[in-house]
Amino acid sequence: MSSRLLSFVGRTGRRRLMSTAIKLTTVEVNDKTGIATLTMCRPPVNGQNLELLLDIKSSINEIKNNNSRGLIITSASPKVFSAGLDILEMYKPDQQRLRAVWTELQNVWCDLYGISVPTAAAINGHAPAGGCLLATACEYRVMVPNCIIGLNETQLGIIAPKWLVSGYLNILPKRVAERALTQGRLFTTDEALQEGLIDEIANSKEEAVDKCVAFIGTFAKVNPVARALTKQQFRADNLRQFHKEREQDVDDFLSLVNRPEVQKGIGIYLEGLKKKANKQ
Ligand SMILES: CC/C=C\C/C=C\CCC/C=C/CC(=O)SCCNC(=O)CCNC(=O)[C@H](O)C(C)(C)COP(=O)(O)OP(=O)(O)OC[C@H]1O[C@@H](n2cnc3c(N)ncnc32)[C@H](O)[C@@H]1OP(=O)(O)O
Repeated sequence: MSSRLLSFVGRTGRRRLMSTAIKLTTVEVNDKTGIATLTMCRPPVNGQNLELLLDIKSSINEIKNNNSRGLIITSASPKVFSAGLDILEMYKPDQQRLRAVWTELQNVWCDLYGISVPTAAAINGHAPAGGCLLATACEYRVMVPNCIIGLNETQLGIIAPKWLVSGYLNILPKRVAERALTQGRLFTTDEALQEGLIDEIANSKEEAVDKCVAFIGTFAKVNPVARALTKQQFRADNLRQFHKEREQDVDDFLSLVNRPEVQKGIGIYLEGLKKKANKQ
């Protein structure tokens, strides 16, 4: 939950500031299907800052505890599923906050990857880097046309840690994953379908959600405990490895981001994003 200062003029005519709690995710459970939809709502691009990550984590936990039959993750933004980590969190960072951001990204990944109910991503817009991470942590992906998805870290001069890559490796043949990662390739929707990075294309967010519901429905007659244990069997090795390395991974991330040449690169990258946005 993030707090925002709202400004309003009170009865005395004085401007007052009021702090309100704003949730950056919503969870809606469909009464008929029992499926929960987790929607990210941090305009304009669902940049994963500390508050959004904390809210995603708490929404996943809410879904874990409310007996939902499945989880669909999507975005309230019309063009972007998630632009990945909020780059502002990495630029001239406060060290404690940066540590918390990476720890929460890890938490979100392992909670989503490890949840026992069926999961699906309705990818209603672009999903680079951390956006792709969320989608690949799920069991099924449906994406709208003319968007991009992938792990582009090498394009930014950085490497994606093993746990971030493991979702990719669950889905793509090793050969395709290695080439895509070394190239920092962002797949178009059509390419993603062709390579198997997504499972289906839908013409709208609504259709994407419907297709995710249909996927989750395929488990209706499967014993949920047997299903959950089978999923766990497939994912346990990656999770075990992740838990062994997670503390070292935070230290590595901090020392990478704090390197002067990386800070310089992030500054240039941010500038480029802003220039592109201003041209549009
Ligand atoms: C650069 C990182 C370098 C080093 C870090 C070191 C170690 C990290 C270890 C590995 C971890 C990686 C995880 C990550 O997720 S890194 C984040 C990578 N994300 C991206 O590269 C995506 C960048 N964004 C885009 O490509 C496009 O915005 C996108 C295709 C998603 C959407 O395009 P669209 O045309 O719809 O929107 P824009 O006009 O581009 O953007 C609108 C405004 O949003 C701002 N923006 C976009 N992305 C981000 C972001 N990730 N963080 C913060 N802000 C972002 C953009 O600047 C525009 O802002 P304004 O100018 O309107 O203020």
